[in-house]
Amino acid sequence: MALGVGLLTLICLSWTPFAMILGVVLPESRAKHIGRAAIRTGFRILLRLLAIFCGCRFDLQEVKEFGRRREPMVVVANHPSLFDAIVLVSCLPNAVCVMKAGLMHNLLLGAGARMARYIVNDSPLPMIRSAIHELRDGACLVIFPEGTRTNTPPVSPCSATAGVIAARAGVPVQALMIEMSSNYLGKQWPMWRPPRLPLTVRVRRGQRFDAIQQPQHFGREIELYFREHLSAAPLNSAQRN
Ligand SMILES: CCCCCCCCCCCCCCCC(=O)OC[C@@H](O)COP(=O)(O)O
Repeated sequence: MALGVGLLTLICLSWTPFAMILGVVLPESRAKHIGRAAIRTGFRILLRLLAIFCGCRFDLQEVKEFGRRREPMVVVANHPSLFDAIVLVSCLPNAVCVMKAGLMHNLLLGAGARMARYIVNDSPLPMIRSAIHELRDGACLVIFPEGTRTNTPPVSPCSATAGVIAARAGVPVQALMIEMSSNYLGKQWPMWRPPRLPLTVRVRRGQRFDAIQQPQHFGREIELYFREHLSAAPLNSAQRN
């Protein structure tokens, strides 16, 4: 897996100089679309390489099929691992992530995320405004309602933000369930500890919430939904293949 981390670093660092320049010289609309397409392509290549060289297996059929529709909507997912955003963004065209502000200053991710106009979650009102703006422009907004990797499997308390944004923008919320064969790169997993191989990552498509009546209660609603549809245990060996 050291090879996998190396590949991620290489892909991100190769894109960073281009993102730094193109993010400034291109008009905003072109920059963000090219930036999002580059991230998607880069991460698709990364997943392919992880599957070939690092013993990873990705079962992403359901999310890929869903991504082909290219509808503006809010996508919410549980957040077991640092892998999650990479996996989702590789399958969803025109994806915009709501992310921790600190990551925007990260050497590997910052320039690419800024060019793609990813949205930071440090102040709620600007975040909601930017998110609605991107949805009206046709984006697929990716939010991890737990706000951080899962502390208490299968899911930690969720915020209502995704529901509030979707209701105000007049778009649905689609739930996705991420399951892994181990808690690799989860909250309690030391960075240096390798996973047991093969490492399987599966994303299932869950409920679509079309009209959210009480957006302020969406945090509790989505938490209960995930709790009901996710197992606290990692994917078992029967499900892995
Ligand atoms: C092809 C070149 C790629 C260039 C870089 C592109 C930048 C992509 C940035 C993806 C960042 C997505 C962030 C997802 C949401 C988020 O911010 O989750 C936080 C967690 O995960 C880690 O938080 P924590 O568990 O608290 O450590």
